[in-house]
Amino acid sequence: MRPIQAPFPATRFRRLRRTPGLRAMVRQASLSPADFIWPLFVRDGKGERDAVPSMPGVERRSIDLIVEAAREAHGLGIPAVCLFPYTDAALKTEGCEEAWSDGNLSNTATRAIKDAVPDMTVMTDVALDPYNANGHDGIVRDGIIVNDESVEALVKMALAQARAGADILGPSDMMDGRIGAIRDALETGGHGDVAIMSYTAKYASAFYGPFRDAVGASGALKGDKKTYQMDPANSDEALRLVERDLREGADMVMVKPGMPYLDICRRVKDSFGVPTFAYQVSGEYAMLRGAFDHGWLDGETAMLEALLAFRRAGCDGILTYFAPEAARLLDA
Ligand SMILES: NCc1[nH]cc(CCC(=O)O)c1CC(=O)O
Repeated sequence: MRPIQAPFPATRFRRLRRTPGLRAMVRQASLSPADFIWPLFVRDGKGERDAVPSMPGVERRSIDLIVEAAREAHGLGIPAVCLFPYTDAALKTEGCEEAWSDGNLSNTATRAIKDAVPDMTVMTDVALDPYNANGHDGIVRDGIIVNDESVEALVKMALAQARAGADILGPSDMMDGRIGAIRDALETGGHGDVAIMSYTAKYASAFYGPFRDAVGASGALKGDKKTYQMDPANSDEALRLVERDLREGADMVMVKPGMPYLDICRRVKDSFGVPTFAYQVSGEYAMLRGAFDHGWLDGETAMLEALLAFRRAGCDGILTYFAPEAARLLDA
């Protein structure tokens, strides 16, 4: 579509920028707390919170405080939280068995939130890294991250999360075939209503560094994740992955990281028109927060501008550590 334009001075773009009212009338993208999913880090204990040094303002919380956070999010109009467990090193094994324990941190937190704040949508992470002695998202055999055996483990993990009451499962592991396998198991296991938001276009990114600190995976990780996460140079491959995941039964797709990959968000939305999300990841948070805290950027405006950009790029929602802060600003 090419709008028809009279030559200057008949056309003056500044006419519609002159007042807040005129600007509001022609504004295309919008941002609201309903667009946010708030990622939360869960730790053990009671009344415990500790800071994540590389993500100032972000904390790991024990389950009682996770419930408080979910209540706060609900009050702010944030529809969903996404849980990531900080697992005790003693529970990490090469077989990753803790991942499908009904009583693991993530599943216990899911039950606690659904009990206390039933309207809060709970999303969980399906990947083995928090439970893996090797720090990888899949099972490692002789130095290789083995695909099909990992998928079997991920299916067990997904079923345990569904039993705990998760509304949305987020497979973030990037193994091939996991969406179809999880979808089949959910259907046959009586969990046909559980949604899947696939981490579809997940890139092998340096921007996940602070997250790995937050979940205690940095020390454990041997090597990198380039044999399963995408090459940051690729774009067409993202579209092939979206098509694959949709055919396997994903309800929503995600692009990750966010801000350096807005071109991918736009291509995905334009090509498929499905619910499309972006993850503004830990490194993006750290980068922006660092600049805010130094006074190098105006935090309030830059935060909302960065989040609005996802909506302009076609995203239906954003996973963001800024969720409660941004929701408060939008409410003000
Ligand atoms: N399955 C791991 C997982 N799930 C979400 C993130 C990153 C989130 C962030 O950086 O905020 C990662 C890190 C990784 O792939 O190493």
